Amino acid sequence: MIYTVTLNPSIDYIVEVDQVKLGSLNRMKRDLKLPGGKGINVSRVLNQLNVQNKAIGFLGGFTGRYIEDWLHEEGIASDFVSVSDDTRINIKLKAGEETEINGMGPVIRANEAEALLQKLANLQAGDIVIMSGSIPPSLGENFYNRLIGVCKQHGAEFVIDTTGQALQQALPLGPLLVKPNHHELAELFGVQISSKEDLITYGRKLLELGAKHVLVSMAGEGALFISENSLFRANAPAGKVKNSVGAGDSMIAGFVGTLSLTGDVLQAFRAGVASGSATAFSDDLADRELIEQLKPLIEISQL
Ligand SMILES: Nc1ncnc2c1ncn2[C@@H]1O[C@H](COP(=O)(O)OP(=O)(O)OP(=O)(O)O)[C@@H](O)[C@H]1O
Ligand SMILES: O=P(O)(O)OC[C@@]1(O)O[C@H](CO)[C@@H](O)[C@@H]1O
Repeated sequence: MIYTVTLNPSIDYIVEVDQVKLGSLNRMKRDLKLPGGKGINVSRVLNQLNVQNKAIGFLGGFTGRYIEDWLHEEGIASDFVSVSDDTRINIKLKAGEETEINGMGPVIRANEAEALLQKLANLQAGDIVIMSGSIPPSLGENFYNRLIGVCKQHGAEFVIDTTGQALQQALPLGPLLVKPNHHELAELFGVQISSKEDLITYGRKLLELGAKHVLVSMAGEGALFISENSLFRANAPAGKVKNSVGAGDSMIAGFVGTLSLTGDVLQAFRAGVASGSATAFSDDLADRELIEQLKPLIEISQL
């Protein structure tokens, strides 16, 4: 079974305006409310790929109910801990370019945090736990480590998609996959990355630090796949970009979902890139049909 963990879900409020005039009344051209948070996005794309999974994390208030109902309607199994504060609303402002304003998230109390750890009490060897996104400040930077501890205790694999200290601490614990984008990779090592060679060097460092597989995503430029004996590059197919929010989460879903079904890293890489691009070319997240259409357009070369 694959579990996704979203400690800080959101309603993504996508707002389109022609131009933002600060200090004036602006009227929206179009708006859209979607369930969000990185793990929830992974679950929704896994579901498109017919990969059974369960979404867990914290949800609260009217915003939490909106997300839970949406997942239920899509037939995605979920088992969130109910918290007393409202789940956040993240603003994705489209005015030519995309600007994001993400909330901090609700306060999570100690008993609510314990309840989430309990949700993983029945993990088994062979399960994969995908942990994605920011940690609400009240939980503390170490909370992913506690979840990873539970995974290891039960022999389950884990994938972690976060940044900074939380990612650094997780690497020596052996994640199945990490997927920084090129900016996050540079930030993680406190360096400037100016060439493909730099991306490979720092991507390989993630392996040395403990990751089993590394994807370095490069938006419209595609991605690199690095693991112990492999180094591959994939292009991203051409298309009209509608929304890049969740492209990285879709890539993780495509990769991990396909790896769990086939055990083949190259098929997984292709599905990951196709899923990321299919989301970039859609208003909402990728659907199965577009992912399948894009797969043959992806060229993978060995470096
Ligand atoms: N403009 C684009 N054109 C085609 N494919 C894209 C584009 N942007 C993203 N993708 C696809 O999605 C993958 C992941 O994108 P990206 O590198 O932007 O991840 P990310 O920064 O984690 O995304 P986000 O934080 O927006 O979810 C890319 O490797 C590519 O396959
Ligand atoms: O604030 P975080 O947890 O880092 O990121 C949250 C978020 O920006 O990530 C998803 C896209 O990847 C969105 O659905 C959501 O709004």
